Amino acid sequence: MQQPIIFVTGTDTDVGKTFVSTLLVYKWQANYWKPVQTGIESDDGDSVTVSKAECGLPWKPEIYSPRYELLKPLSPYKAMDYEPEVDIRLSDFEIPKGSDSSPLIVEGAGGVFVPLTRNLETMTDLMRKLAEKQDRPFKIIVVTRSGLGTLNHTLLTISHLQNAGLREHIMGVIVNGERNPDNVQVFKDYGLKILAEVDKSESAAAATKFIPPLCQFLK
Ligand SMILES: C[C@@H]1NC(=O)N[C@@H]1CCCCCC(=O)O
Repeated sequence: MQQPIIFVTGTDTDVGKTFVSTLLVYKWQANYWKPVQTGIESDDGDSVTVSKAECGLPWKPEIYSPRYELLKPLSPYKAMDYEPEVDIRLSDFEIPKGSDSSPLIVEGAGGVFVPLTRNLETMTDLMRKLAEKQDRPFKIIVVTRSGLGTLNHTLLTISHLQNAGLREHIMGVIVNGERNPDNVQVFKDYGLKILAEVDKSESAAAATKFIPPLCQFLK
């Protein structure tokens, strides 16, 4: 079977995409790629965070370097104002060569409508571009917060992905934070698939237990 590409997006920045990506890397014995990283003047970046994680699980992921790294902790579109020599284009992004022997976790920057290129293409356009070019299965996971405010953010995000032609690629939602069964029930009422509920305060090794095996989703 071809190894899938799983794009991890979220309802916002700081909802736990990197935490969830780390869990998926270890749970599914996957490699990791962050195509665009911003904010490296003040932060090591998510690739370093994932590479430093030790889940106590026998897996050593390959961490592929970002295609673009920008200094300012802003959307890629706005961060380019401070580095005029950088010109992000959708055509610059290629799935890393040699990454096809394992699943690949691809982590976005911010949420689905984050502006990426000078002509206002967004993270969703990047997902669509990567999905179109693949012969590998391409799946999208939306990381959401568990608490108040998440219904609006999550339903908007899913609706946007569906309207952008990515409906068939949406694998489901991973809910991060203190358990909130009422919100999870509302997601289900709207037909969303809940892949896992994890809590950012748990250790990564413990939290991987809540995530089912990948094969369950790829039948
Ligand atoms: C600084 C962080 N670095 C990164 O790679 N993602 C964050 C940036 C998210 C941009 C969110 C823009 C917005 O939605 O307002």
